[in-house]
Amino acid sequence: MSELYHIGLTPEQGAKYAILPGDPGRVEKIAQLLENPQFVANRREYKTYAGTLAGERVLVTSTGIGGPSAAIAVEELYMTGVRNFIRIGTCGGMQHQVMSGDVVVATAAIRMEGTSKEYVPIEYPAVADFDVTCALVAAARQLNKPFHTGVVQCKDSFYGQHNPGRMPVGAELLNKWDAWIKAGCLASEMESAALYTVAGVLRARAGCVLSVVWNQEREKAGLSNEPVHDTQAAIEVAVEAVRILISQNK
Ligand SMILES: O=P(O)(O)O[C@H]1O[C@H](CO)[C@@H](O)[C@H]1O
Ligand SMILES: O=c1cc[nH]c(=O)[nH]1
Repeated sequence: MSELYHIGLTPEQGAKYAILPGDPGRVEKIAQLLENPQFVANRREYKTYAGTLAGERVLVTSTGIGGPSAAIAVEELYMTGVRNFIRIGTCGGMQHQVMSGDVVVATAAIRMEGTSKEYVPIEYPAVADFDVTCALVAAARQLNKPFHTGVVQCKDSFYGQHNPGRMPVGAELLNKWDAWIKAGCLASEMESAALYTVAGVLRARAGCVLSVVWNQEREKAGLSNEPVHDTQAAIEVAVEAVRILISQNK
């Protein structure tokens, strides 16, 4: 059968579960936690391995950076039969208590990006699946990883987050950033809003676990802020959550 246009997979994958890192360099690390991991495809930003967990086939596919490529990954993986999506990504903390190296389970995402707006009007929220979120929380507790649950912010410009003053629309970016923080938003990243929106429209289930790299709000306040690039804790939470969902036969 012919391959799906972007991700390069044939449609008969037979996997209901997919773990989605943004970075293709994270795929092998995740696949190592599966039984019998095998390379499947590598096209554009989409690298895929497959393995099994508790007898169930699981795919690991990188989505690249941003909503457009994440949405394509979800659409094409859905065409192969995937119905459960867990993103494992990195993020920047926004509240002082969200420290480098912590894990964030994103219960919902602010849709300050473009992709989800081409699916549903902006009034509709981007919300994680309840069962997938419960599995992520149970996994983080079981593995004893420090974690936070709450809303994250999605945007399309990484440098608009880190250097808003340089942008012609900097005043608007700064005003909104301030509002997100006052409302309690935990962290900023780039794919969960598109993931939740596309999965919701397809009636599939999605959740997201993030590893905090740094926190620019702590930096601004003169608090400690050593970057942590190791994503292993969040990876383990994602894999354990899939195992939990499989054991629930969902
Ligand atoms: O580490 P990943 O999964 O790529 O996630 C985060 O890192 C990238 C930006 O550096 C964006 O994709 C953002 O969402
Ligand atoms: O600060 C950060 C870190 C990771 N990803 C983002 O989008 N922002």
